[in-house]
Amino acid sequence: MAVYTEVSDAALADFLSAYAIGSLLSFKGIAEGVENSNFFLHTTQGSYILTLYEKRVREQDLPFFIGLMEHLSARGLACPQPVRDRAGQALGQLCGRPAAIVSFLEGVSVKTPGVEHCRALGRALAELHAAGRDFPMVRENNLSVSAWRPLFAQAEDQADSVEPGLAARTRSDLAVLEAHWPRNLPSGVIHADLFTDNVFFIGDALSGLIDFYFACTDAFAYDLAVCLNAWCFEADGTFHRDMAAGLIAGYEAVRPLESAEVAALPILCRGAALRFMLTRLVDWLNVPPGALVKPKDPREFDRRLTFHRQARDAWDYGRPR
Ligand SMILES: Nc1ncnc2c1ncn2[C@@H]1O[C@H](COP(=O)(O)OP(=O)(O)OP(=O)(O)O)[C@@H](O)[C@H]1O
Ligand SMILES: N[C@@H](CCO)C(=O)O
Repeated sequence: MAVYTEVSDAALADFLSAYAIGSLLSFKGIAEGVENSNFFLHTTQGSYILTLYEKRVREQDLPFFIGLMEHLSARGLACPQPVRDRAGQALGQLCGRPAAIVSFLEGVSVKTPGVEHCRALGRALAELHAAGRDFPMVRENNLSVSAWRPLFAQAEDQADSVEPGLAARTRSDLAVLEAHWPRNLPSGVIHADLFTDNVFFIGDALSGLIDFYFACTDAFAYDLAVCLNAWCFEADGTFHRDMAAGLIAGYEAVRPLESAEVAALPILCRGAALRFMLTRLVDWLNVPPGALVKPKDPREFDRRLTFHRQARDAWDYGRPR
C-alpha cells in the first residue's frame, strides 16, 4: 500500500479548512500505487483524491502537473481536475509534504485488457496528445535516455542478484540505445506512465486517465511505446500482437504516425522497457524502511527486452506495412 506519510486527523482538518469542499465524511489510505501517498476523501460535497507528493516527484515540477491536468480537463479530456482552495491555490503543504486535492474519477482499471481496451486506450492517448498541443509549459523527460546510465549505476553491483546476467544485458542495451536513440520526432505533452492502473473503464468504455506525475515534453511515439510495453505483454514476456495492433490502430484513427515514428517504434519500445526495468530495479533494491508499499518486479521488463532486442520493424508490433 502506498502510504509513505501518515496524516493525523488534526493535520487533515487544518489542511481542509482552507478549502470550500464541505465537511469531511470519511478519509482512508489507498492500497494501489507506488509513487505517492494517496487518500480517498469523501465530503458532504462529493468524492476527492488527496495526494501527498513523495520521493521521485520534484516540487518544482508540481505546477506543470497541476497546470496540465487543468488544461486537459478544460479541453474535455477525462482526467483529474485539481481543486483550488479559497485563496485560489491548487498546491498546499500537509505533514511536511506538498499536497493537492483532485476530483475523483469513476471507473475501474482492467487487470487483463483485451484488444478493444487497447484500441480505446490508443484513441485516448492520441486525444491526450492533441489536447496537450497548446499547453504552454515544458518539462523535460528526466527519465529518458540520458538518465538511464546514472540510474543503472545505483543498481549495477546488485543487478545479477535479482536476475542472473541482468547487469551485462543492461550494459549492452544502454550502449545500443545511447547510440541510436531517435531525436527530432514529433513531440509535445506525453503521459509517459499510462499503465493499466492509470486508465479507468466503465463497462467497456474508457472513462478516464489518471496519474500525470511523469507527464513531460517528449516524443509522442515514445508514449505509444510505453503503452505497448504496459498493455500488450504478459508478466512472463509473452507478447500479444493482436492487442498491440488494436492499440496502434486506435491511436492512428485519431493521429496517424509519421514515417520516422513508424521506423523508430522498435527502439522506442526497447528504451521504454529499459526505463521501467531500471526504475523498478532501483526501487526493488531500496524499499524505504517502514513504507507500506510492494515494489514492482523489474524482471517483467527484462523479459520484454528479450522481445524488443529481436524486433525488426513496426510490423513486429502489429502495425500493417
Ligand atoms: N482522480 C482519481 N479518481 C479516482 N481514483 C483515483 C484518482 N487518483 C488516484 N486514484 C486511485 O489511487 C490509486 C493510486 O493513484 P496513482 O496511480 O496516482 O498513484 P501513484 O502512487 O502515483 O501510482 P503509480 O504506481 O501508478 O505511479 C489509483 O490506482 C486509483 O485507485
Ligand atoms: N508504472 C510504473 C510505476 C510508476 O512509475 C511501473 O509499472 O513500473
